[in-house]
Amino acid sequence: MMATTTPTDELRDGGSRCNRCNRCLKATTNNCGGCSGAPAYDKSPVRRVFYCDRNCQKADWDRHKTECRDLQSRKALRRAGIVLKAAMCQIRKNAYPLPVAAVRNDAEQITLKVSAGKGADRLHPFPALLQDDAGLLEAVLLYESSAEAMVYLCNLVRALLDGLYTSILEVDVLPTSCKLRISTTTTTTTTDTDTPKDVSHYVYRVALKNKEIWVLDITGAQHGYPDTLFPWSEYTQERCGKINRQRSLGFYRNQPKYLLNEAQRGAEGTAMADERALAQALDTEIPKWGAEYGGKFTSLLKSSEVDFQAAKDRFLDQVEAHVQFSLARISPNDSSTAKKQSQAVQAKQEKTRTPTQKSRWYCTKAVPGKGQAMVATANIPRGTRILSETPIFRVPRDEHNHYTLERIIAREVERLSTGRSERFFALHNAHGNNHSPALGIARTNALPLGPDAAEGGIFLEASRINHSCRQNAQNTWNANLGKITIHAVRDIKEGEEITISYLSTFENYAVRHPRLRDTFHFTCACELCALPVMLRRQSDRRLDRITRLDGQIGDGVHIVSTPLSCLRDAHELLRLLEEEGITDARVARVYYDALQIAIAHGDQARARVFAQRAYAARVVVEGEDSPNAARVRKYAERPAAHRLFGTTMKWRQAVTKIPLGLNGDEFENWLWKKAKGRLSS
Ligand SMILES: C[S@@+](CC[C@H](N)C(=O)[O-])C[C@H]1O[C@@H](n2cnc3c(N)ncnc32)[C@H](O)[C@@H]1O
Repeated sequence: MMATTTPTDELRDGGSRCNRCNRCLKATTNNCGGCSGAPAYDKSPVRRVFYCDRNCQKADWDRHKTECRDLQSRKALRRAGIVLKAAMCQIRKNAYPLPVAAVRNDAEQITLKVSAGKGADRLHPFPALLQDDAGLLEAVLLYESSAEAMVYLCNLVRALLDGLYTSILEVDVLPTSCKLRISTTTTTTTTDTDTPKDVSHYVYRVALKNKEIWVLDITGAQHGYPDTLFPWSEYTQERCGKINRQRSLGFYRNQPKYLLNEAQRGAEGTAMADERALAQALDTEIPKWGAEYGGKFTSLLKSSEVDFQAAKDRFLDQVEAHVQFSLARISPNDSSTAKKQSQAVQAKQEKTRTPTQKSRWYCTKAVPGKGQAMVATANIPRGTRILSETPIFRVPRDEHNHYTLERIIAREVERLSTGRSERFFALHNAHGNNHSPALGIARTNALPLGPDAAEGGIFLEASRINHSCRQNAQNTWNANLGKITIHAVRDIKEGEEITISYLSTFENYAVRHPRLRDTFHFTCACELCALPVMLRRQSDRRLDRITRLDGQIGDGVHIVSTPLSCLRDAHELLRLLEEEGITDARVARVYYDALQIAIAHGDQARARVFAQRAYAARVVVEGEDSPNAARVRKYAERPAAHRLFGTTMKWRQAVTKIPLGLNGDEFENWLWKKAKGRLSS
């Protein structure tokens, strides 16, 4: 039943002469892989470029390259459309806004039978219907989804097309030519509501750097147009009656209606809240997906057809898994949600109960031998922001004169409200009668406001977190928020104590134990300190090696003179951190070190991958809004912006050289310059 369009791309010019020597009549098997498959822009067929051999192809490059790059941009845009449509179908397959019970198919009129009432305001998995008709399934999945696509996809569009466009607008059009009609009817009524509505349809208007203007119509399959890419002039002449509005990219995601909370939105509220939560959940994954593909999405879009297909399939699997996982967390009590589709997701859901708005991830209670402690009230997944808090006041860290410090703290305490003052004086004082109570409490509880900050902060909540040498959470000062943030660095079980590390270095038992006793006045009996002697010695050896390697890769001279050995150190360091079960900001730091090694020697390809991994690791322990994450993200986008770029050009390599189509081990071998188990240059 589905109408199909005639592909306008890949039209041959009938000949297969060499683009360079033209007269050559040899069998021409080498076509230009870069531009083959690019769609036509102005209805004239795209000339396919062939060569007799590599020599001719090389010799012709100067002449062909401008045309080739333009065609490659078109091809990337077309592939982006394919990926976006498939991603939207994956989302809809798991999060359909209607509880569809059956589908009636009458030639070009499709009717969705929808169960009335129950669960109508929630997102639903699409039932196992239409499995034998992929085209129709796609059309139905995309039914009335064009506005939703603007909400879900805007940041993915931005990431996929990064570097290709000069502008992208979200355009609201009135479609005139539909080859297919879809309507709904409820299972309790007898008459179909089969009059198609004249509704707005949302598409992207993309201006490429080569000045061509295109339309990406991600959801046109619902009208019988499965292709997603059209020249703008053709689309506006042939497919739409009116252009209602043109907005900047992200407009519909950020429109006020969408930002209203559930109660303010009324009846539609629940589904929209789910939609918003899902869109946000997808957003957080985009950089991680980018990192997994070893580079920018645009290089994926320009890869060979085989690599593109493989990478696309992998990407769509990730999208689906993440949608299912996110939905299971967003609407855990809804029996019709996607969590039913996946046992694994369900298991994860059970482990990761999200606290209700009013409750928190933690409570404070007494723990034997440690005084008060912060304890998880739910299973907390790694990467969760457990707490963010503003200090009640700040104290200087480098003021050693007790009298001056006493005066500063007394002044701050005087300014506190009665309630805060009471809570401040209820905090632990590990200094007994050595100081005034206020100074003793301040010295016991101050947390650093940055790694080298001159000030510490006193917090009424975060100051209750005890120390562990194998901590499960990380404290970070977020200068953007003016708050301390506490993130889970591994999955924390309900009832488990939430801990941070009070030490800035990670020494062996013999060093850290007296330091904790002398500075913080307690004898640590954490899981690491309590290990049996043999295991503790093993851990100590690893920690010693970690400390040594950390010093080595931080040495600028070493980075410049022996980069390969530095890269080897970084790789070994990551392995040791993993073996030690260390999952905090040190992982992000090692990736950042690796980025510096690569970029100092002009290798932008590896630098980008390392920056993306450093970013992903930072986001887990500090959140996307952390200044550190933003800084690393900048280098992931443009590695050459790093101040060390080109200290030497020994490893010169463009960002486009990130290899595609390698399996996991092969990619790691490339990344760490490893050949057959050894590192090579
Ligand atoms: C910032 S306070 C932490 C909260 C404190 N437990 C309370 O009751 O308010 C630091 C003090 O907590 C105690 N503490 C922290 N971590 C500990 C641990 N691993 N073992 C024993 N006591 C610990 C020590 O007395 C330390 O001086």
